[in-house]
Parts: sequence; structure tokens; C-alpha cells
Amino acid sequence: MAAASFLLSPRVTLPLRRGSRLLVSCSATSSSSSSDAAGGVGFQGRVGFLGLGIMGAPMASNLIKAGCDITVWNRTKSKCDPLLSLGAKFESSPARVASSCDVTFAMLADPESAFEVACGANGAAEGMAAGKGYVDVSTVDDATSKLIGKRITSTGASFLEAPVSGSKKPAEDGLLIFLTAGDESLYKRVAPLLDVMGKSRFYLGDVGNGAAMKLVVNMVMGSMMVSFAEGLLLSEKVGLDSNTVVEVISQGAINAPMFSLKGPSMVKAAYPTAFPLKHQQKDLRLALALAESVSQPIPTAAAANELYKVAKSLGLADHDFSAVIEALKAKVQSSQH
Ligand SMILES: NC(=O)C1=CN([C@@H]2O[C@H](COP(=O)(O)OP(=O)(O)OC[C@H]3O[C@@H](n4cnc5c(N)ncnc54)[C@H](OP(=O)(O)O)[C@@H]3O)[C@@H](O)[C@H]2O)C=CC1
Ligand SMILES: O=CC(=O)O
Repeated sequence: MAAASFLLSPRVTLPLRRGSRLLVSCSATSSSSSSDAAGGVGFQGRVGFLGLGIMGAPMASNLIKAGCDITVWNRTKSKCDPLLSLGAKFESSPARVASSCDVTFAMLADPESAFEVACGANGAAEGMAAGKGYVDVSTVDDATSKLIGKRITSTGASFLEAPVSGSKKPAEDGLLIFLTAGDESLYKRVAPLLDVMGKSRFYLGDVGNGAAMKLVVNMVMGSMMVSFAEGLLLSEKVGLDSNTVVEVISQGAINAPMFSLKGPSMVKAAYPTAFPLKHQQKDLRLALALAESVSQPIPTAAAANELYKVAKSLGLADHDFSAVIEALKAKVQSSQH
């Protein structure tokens, strides 16, 4: 009986500090839950997708596979080709995508590119108008998100920030976690699309809260990875088997999927890119700025950030963020000379 009532009212509303509200949707665990009888996803209209990198490509691909009418754009045009073969349409600029679509998603690298694609020349804002929506799923800082939101809403369109937690595989599997904030009616309108791409969605109130939530989560993740890398190297130094360390960690209270997923390849010094190291360092940099804005010390994250900076200087920016372990190895070598 309890389970039935849970299913009948899947969304829980919880009060959140700073006068906003938190809506926790549990309905999104199944993308089929939002499918309509016509085989669509319960969203009427054309959907644009800007930015087809590691994350954007599988997200757009899942929307196409779910039957959505998708129009894509990417700075490097060749990355559109796999999507076009799945049935997507192409437009030659973000402005043209936005003007031909009802709702446009953007998945860009960083604050600079997210701003440029939304607000620059031929940017999405130029194609926006009342009745349209812009959903920025990139990881950016709250100030950038607010600037983008202001520019988009100045056209009469609606704006939602919706950064995601979850990496390449969750993006491929439609299992992302959306951290949304901004226009609540746009949130409700695009919920069926979020449900295709993700397993859950949080509505966090005012623009900036989604960005802040994402930065907090990635600040923790970046520090955890550094601590894990230190543990692996220390265990090796004292003669323990690193694979056994990974296994022991996986069975205890500090188990995290990230450790079991990345540990075995880290032991082999292999770092196939799921989450680029340069993006993890960007998130730590933005989290440090967020912390500074409220005078909150985050010394562990600050130390972790320094290590990711070293890793970048070693040419590891485009490797997976687990390659941060190489920066520790380099430190050991330099201390021995
Ligand atoms: N990978 C992951 O595991 C996760 C990533 N994120 C976040 O999602 C976002 C995208 O990540 P991901 O897909 O991995 O990154 P990628 O580096 O694979 O893709 C970045 C995208 O941004 C585009 N881009 C970069 N600079 C510009 C610019 N100046 N103008 C126009 N387009 C530009 C790239 O275009 P081009 O192809 O031309 O280079 C590409 O489409 C980032 O904010 C990241 O922090 C969030 C969760 C997980
Ligand atoms: O932003 C990265 C992630 O894995 O989430």
C-alpha cells in the first residue's frame, strides 16, 4: 500500500533554505514512465541541442532514439554527423537552432563557452522569443548562469539551468541526475525530456542554486579522487596489492561506485576519458570561488585543486580526471631528486 501511494505521488516537496523549494522527483527513474501512447516522450515540439561533446552527444542521441524531433549544432561540425545519421536535423548556428526549435538544450565545456554560445554573435539568444525555452545543462558558476538567464529572458523566452551529475556512461544509459533551477513552468514542460536523459531530477528554486549544487557535488568528488589516488600510491609504497585495496574499499562504508569503476584502470595507469581532468579542475576552481563568496574555508578542495593544476601542466588535461594520480607520482619523483 505504501509503495502504491509512493508511485501515485512520486514528487516530494521539501522546504529549502534561502526561501526556495526543493522538488524531488522520483518518477524519473524510468524514461518509459513519461512516454505517451504515440511513442513520443510526452513533449510536443522541436528540441535543439547545442554542444555534442562527451556528454552532449549521448544525451542528444537518447532524445532522438526516444522519438524526439532534434536539431543539433556543434562548433566542430563533424561531431554532428553521428547524430544526423540517427535522424537529427542540422542548423548552422546556435541562433538558427533556437529560432527553429521550441526548447533548446546547451551542453558546453565551461562558463566562457556557455556564455558565448548563448549570448555571443549568432548565439542562441538571437533566436529566442516568447514561448521558447533555453535549458543550460553545462557546469558553470552561478554568476554566469544568471547572466545567461538574464539575456535569454530579455527576449521573452524562459530559462532553466540544469547541470547534471553523472558521467559518460550514465549519459549513454539515460541515468543522469538533473540539478535544475529557474523557470518552474519550463522545468515542468521539459520534465519528459529530462526523464529520457536522466534517472532523477531536482528542482532547486532560483537560478544559481543548480550551479551551486553541482559545484558542491563536484568539489567533493574531486577531493575524493585525490584521496583515493593517495591511498593507492601509499599502499603500493608499503608493499600492498593495489587491486586488493580497491576491493577492500569497495566492501566498506567508504565504498563509492567511482572507486570500483576507476580503481582497476588507475592501478594500470590507464585513464580513458569519461570526465576530462580539465573540467574537474574547472569545477574545483569555481567551487573555490563560490566558497570565497560566502567566506567558507574549503582547504581540502583547495589542496586538491593544486594537484589537478599540476596534472594539467603535465599535459593530462584531456585525460580522465583519475589521471590526477600521475601528478602525485610526479611529486614523488621530484622529491627524490
Ligand atoms: N564528462 C563528464 O563526465 C561530465 C561533464 N559535465 C560537464 O558537462 C559539460 C560538457 O562536458 P563534456 O561533454 O565532458 O565536455 P567536452 O569537452 O567533451 O565537450 C565540450 C563541448 O563544448 C564545446 N565548446 C567548447 N568550447 C567552445 C566554444 N568556445 N564555443 C563553442 N563550443 C565550445 C565543444 O565543442 P567542440 O566539439 O567544437 O570542441 C564540445 O561540444 C562541462 O561543463 C562538464 O563540466 C557534467 C557531468 C559529467
Ligand atoms: O561532473 C562530473 C560527474 O561525473 O558528474
